[in-house]
Amino acid sequence: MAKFWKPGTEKPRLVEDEDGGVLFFYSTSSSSSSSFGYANNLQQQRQRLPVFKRRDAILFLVENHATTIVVGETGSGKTTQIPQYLNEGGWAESGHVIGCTQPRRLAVQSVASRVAEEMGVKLGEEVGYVIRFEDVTTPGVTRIKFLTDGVLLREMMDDPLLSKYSVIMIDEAHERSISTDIVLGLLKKIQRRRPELRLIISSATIEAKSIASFFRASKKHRGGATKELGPKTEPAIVSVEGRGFTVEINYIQEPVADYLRAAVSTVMLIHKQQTVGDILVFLTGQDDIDAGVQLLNEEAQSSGKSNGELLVLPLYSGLSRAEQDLVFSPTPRGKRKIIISTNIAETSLTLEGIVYVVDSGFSKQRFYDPLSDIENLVVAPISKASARQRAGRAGRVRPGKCFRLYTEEYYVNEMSAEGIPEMQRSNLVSCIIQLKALGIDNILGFGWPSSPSPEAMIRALEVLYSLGVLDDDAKLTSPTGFQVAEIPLDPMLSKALLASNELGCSEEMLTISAVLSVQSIWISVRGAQKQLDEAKLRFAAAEGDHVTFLNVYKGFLESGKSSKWCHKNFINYHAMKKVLETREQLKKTAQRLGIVLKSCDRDIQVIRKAITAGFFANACHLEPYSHEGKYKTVRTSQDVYIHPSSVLFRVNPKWVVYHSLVSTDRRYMRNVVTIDPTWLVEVAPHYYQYQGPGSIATLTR
Ligand SMILES: Nc1ncnc2c1ncn2[C@@H]1O[C@H](COP(=O)(O)OP(=O)(O)OP(=O)(O)O)[C@@H](O)[C@H]1O
Repeated sequence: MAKFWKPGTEKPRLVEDEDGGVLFFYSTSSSSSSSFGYANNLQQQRQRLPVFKRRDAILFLVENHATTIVVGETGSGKTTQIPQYLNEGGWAESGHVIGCTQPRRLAVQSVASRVAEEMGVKLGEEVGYVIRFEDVTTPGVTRIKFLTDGVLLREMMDDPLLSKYSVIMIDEAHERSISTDIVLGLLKKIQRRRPELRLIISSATIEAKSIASFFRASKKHRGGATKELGPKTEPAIVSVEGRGFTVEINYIQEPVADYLRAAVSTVMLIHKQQTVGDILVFLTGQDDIDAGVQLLNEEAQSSGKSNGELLVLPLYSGLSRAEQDLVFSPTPRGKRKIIISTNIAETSLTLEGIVYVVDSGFSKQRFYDPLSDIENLVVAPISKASARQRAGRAGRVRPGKCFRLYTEEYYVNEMSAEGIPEMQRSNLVSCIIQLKALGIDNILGFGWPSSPSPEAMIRALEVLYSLGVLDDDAKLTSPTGFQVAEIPLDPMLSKALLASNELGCSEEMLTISAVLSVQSIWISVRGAQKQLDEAKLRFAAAEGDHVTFLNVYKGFLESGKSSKWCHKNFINYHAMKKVLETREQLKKTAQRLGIVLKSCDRDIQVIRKAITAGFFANACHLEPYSHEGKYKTVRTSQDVYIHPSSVLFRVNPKWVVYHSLVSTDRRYMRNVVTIDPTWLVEVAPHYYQYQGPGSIATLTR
């Protein structure tokens, strides 16, 4: 019989695994430094949050300093309260707006709803939000606006000084997403021109000193705001002590080999042994979350008692809006909700019923190598900052418990304190195009919070130049460069979409773009690879994956968008609904740019040509006499292979272009389409040269 040990005691707790293995957990002292008890109504709740004690100090510092850095524990009330204090302090008078950014769309929506509820106003009026393609604000009425940092960047294109904002709060800055870093760099520039603009940078764990030194005005600019009139340029730092309710932290005693199985066993044990309360499980990506949902449902079914008691829900960005909303809806009576999530739920979210958090210790992270031009999404260990945020999802409306599937020794001695900024491990093509669109010409000299590598920058400039997005002076070309910057897709895909307009296949290219924007439309079920391969064959097109996607999309529409049809064909229903949403959004942008919606009636050749117009730099040819399907990239002569997930795996056509490369035991091309090599010279004469039958070379490299 499994036992749990009381918090604070030294003895390990035994947790039995269904397979007969055992997991040992023991708890350390809780992560709480104070807990604040229950409150009856919203206003009482607000006043009991730790940040309330600092209300006047924050308002004073914001009044007197250009930049204020707020450091505080998760759940102390930074996100929901500070914008309200600013509103109460008069910062939204005379038509000004208080802005608050979040790295993720889901957080923007949920925090905005909560603040509207606390203020007793209708969402979209005094309190509103904007995420990509969705504006829920009323101009002239909205005083507090939540938005993603990506949207703030886009707003800068129309209003470079962000003149309608009196204060901008950059929340969760410790996440160091690319957009957050660009926004920080640009806001620092804007402050020099608008000394009256106030910035608040808030985070649970940010190294306040390093961000303060970033915002400290350089000597050259110190005179920007006069002593008598302007705020102090020296950033202020304020610390909010205390957090919400107690969260007891439990560590596993021995490292686990399979975090997915360990997570499932832990959930089942919490369900058997712990009192009521929903469970939030952090895994890494769509594939292992889907596998986790399946395993849990199977476990629940086989253990008669819990059958029907568990409501298992996935949460990742590839889900449609309605499916994401399900996780926020109240848990039905007699049920326990289990939410299995990526780090989308790591920051800013309050999921009311959550009492238990299970943290796998991993997340999917981007790693880019500019030399091979490979950007991999790798399952990698999280940082302490992330671990604390994850634990902080419990203990928000009542005391909670966090079960970490790694040892305390590992947490203390090996886990890194902060993650590497996304800027330093990503392909920079999209980032640079955005800066260019904002008129930042000297990319290399831009004041970055952490500089990206020169190799990555040079590679990105090369790509944009070859796509015709930048001219010889590295300025955006007109109209192509400006149009590509407008389309919220990878620039190669945007270029393919523009080309499809000329080739008369924009409808098909919109579908392909939407499918490529979700992680995967196929369901990967452990142990069912053969069935998945057979299902793929039903849609497989000899021309490659992109054309296969069109077949799947057509089948999905013909089935009446049926979930049963998806299930039967190993297609991820959630992903297909997301494809529909994304396609609709892209269609609006395309129409705004004057792209005529036209179908080529499945003239596959023009579709492949349009893809080639965007992805010509990713052309490869099969090595003659290669028995193992070895290809060479035309640009760099690297050895690459078709990924086993591609419908062209083992088909090995002579010439292909790929969408992306991944590197595991070999370099694999994902999402591959066959081409005629003469198209390369046709669509990119500045890049390729015809050297006789079947021989094409790059001109510049
Ligand atoms: N939707 C909600 N439902 C119920 N309570 C909520 C909700 N949103 C916030 N709260 C309450 O307000 C508290 C503070 O939330 P807030 O998001 O402002 O904290 P924070 O300091 O920004 O934390 P984090 O950095 O973890 O997001 C929560 O711990 C919870 O008690």
